[in-house]
Amino acid sequence: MGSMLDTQQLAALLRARRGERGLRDIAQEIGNVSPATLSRIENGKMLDVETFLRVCDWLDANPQEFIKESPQGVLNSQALHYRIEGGQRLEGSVVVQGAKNAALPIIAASLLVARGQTILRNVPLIRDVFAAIELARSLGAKVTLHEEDQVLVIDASNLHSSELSQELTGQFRASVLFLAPLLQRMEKVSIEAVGGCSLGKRSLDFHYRGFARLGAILTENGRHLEMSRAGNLHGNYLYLDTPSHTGTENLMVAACLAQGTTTIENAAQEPEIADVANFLNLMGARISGIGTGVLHIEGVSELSGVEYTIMPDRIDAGTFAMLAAATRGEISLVGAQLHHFGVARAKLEQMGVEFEQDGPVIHVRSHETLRPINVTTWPYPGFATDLQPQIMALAALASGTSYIRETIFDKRFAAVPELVKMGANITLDGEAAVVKGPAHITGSTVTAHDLRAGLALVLAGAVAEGETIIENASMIERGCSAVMRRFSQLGLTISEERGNL
Ligand SMILES: CC(=O)N[C@H]1[C@@H](OP(=O)(O)OP(=O)(O)OC[C@H]2O[C@@H](n3ccc(=O)[nH]c3=O)[C@H](O)[C@@H]2O)O[C@H](CO)[C@@H](O)[C@@H]1O
Ligand SMILES: C=C(OP(=O)(O)O)C(=O)O
Repeated sequence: MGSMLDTQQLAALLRARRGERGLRDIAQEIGNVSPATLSRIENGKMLDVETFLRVCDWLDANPQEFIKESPQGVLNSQALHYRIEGGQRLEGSVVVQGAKNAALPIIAASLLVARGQTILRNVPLIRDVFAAIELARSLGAKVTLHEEDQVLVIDASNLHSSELSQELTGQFRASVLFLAPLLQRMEKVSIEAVGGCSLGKRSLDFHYRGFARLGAILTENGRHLEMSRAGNLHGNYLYLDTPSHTGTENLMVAACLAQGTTTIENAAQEPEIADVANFLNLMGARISGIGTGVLHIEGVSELSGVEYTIMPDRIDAGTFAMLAAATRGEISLVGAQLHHFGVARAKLEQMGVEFEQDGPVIHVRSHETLRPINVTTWPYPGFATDLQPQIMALAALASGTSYIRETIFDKRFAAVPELVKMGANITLDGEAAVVKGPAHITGSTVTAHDLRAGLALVLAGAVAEGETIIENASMIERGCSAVMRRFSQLGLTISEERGNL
C-alpha cells in the first residue's frame, strides 16, 4: 500500500506534530503501535492499514489526504460504504450472530489441540474471523470454513511456525490470543503490533506480566516481542489490576497446560470468557470459578478436539434491540439470551423499551417517547463499552438530557462528531458525553471510525430524514455479520457500494 500513499507527507506531518517528544511517548499516546513502527513511518515506509488509520486518527488527519492516486482499491478496507434511507419503522425477526468475542479466542485456543480436529458451530462470518482463519493457516493449521453452515473445522496437528505475521495481527485485536496456544505448542512465539478498534491506549502489560509469572521468558527487540519457555509453564497466583477481557483469556488458556494450579484474581467476568472456559473444559481442561472474578485452573497434560457451538453475541442482540427502540419498531431477537444483557436491559427499560422473553426468542418494542438515561460503562455485569456508541445514538432521540460516561477506554467517542453532523446535540466533557434530545436527525455523509461507532451511525441513519452515507463501512464488517441481509429483512433501506463515491 506504501507506493500509493504520499508517505513523505505523512512522515513530515508526524515529525512536525511530535516536535521534540520521543517516539516512545508518541507510541504510548497512539496506542497499539511501537516506537520502531513510528520510526519506519517517519522514514517514509508504510505499514498495514490499521496502523496507518490509527496514526491518521492521532494526527487528526483525514486518511484520504495521503492518497496519491485514485483511492479506489488503495485502502481496500476504506472503499466500502453503506447508503441508508431513513425513516422506516423496523419490524420482523433477526437471528443473532455467534459472538465475535467468544469465537475469536475459541479459534485461537483450538490450536492447543495436538491431535484430532475441532469443530466450531455458529461461527460469525465477520472480517475478524476471516483474519483469524488466515492467521491459523499461516501457522500450519488446516482450517476449513463451511460458510453456509457457519461451521469451522480446525486441525492443528501440524503447526510449523511460531511467528505471528504482522500483516495479519495488525488486522484484529484478538490476534493477541494466539500467544498462549503457540507458546504451549511451539515452546516459543513472536509478535509485533496487534490491531483492533482504535479506542485510545490498549495496553497488554497484564498479559505479559502474567505470562512471565507462569514462567515464560520474554525478550523485546524494538517492536518485536518473543516469548519462550524452557520446559513446562508452572501454575501461579495471578492478579489483574483491572479485569482485562483478553488478558483473562490469554492467561487462562496458557494455564490449562501448565504444571500445577493457577489462580486468576480479578478475572474478567464477561459471558464470552465463560464460553471459552466451557470450551476448554470440554477439551479436558480443569477450570473452576467460571463466571466469577476468581478462576482456578488445574493444569493437565493434553487437550483433545471437540465439537462446540459458539454462544450468541450479546452486543449484536443489544444493537438490534436499540434499533427497534430508535425506530419505534418491534424486533424479535432469535437466539438471544436476556441474562447476557447485564445492565443494558435495565437501562433500555428505563428509556421505555419493552422486553419480552419467549423461550430463546426475545421480543423488543418501544411505542412511547424515549426517556433520557445515565450510562457508565463498566466491566461485566456493568454496561458494556461495546454498546456505548449505540446507546448514545439512541439517547440523542430521547426527550431530555442523558449522560454517558466511558470508563473502559480513554478514546471511545469517535461516533460523537459524526452523530453531531447528523443533527445530534452532544458535547464532550472529559470522559462523559452530554446528550440533549430529542434531536432531529438528518441524513449526512459520515465515517465509521470503528466498529461500534459505525453501528451507532447505522442506527442514526435508520431514523434520519433523508439519505445517510456511511464511509469506511468495512469497520462494521469486522464484527457484524450479513449486514445487508439482516438489516434489510427488518425493513431498512440499506445498500452497499465499493469504490469512490
Ligand atoms: C477481542 C475482544 O474480546 N475485544 C473486547 C475486549 O478487548 P480487550 O481485551 O482489548 O480489552 P481489555 O479488557 O483488555 O481492556 C480494557 C482496558 O484495560 C486496559 N488494559 C488491558 C490489558 C492490559 O494488559 N493492561 C491494561 O491497562 C486497556 O488499556 C483498556 O483501557 O474487551 C473490551 C472491553 O470489554 C471490549 O471492548 C472488546 O470488544
Ligand atoms: C472493541 C472491539 O473490538 P476489538 O477489541 O476486537 O477491537 C469491539 O468489538 O467493539
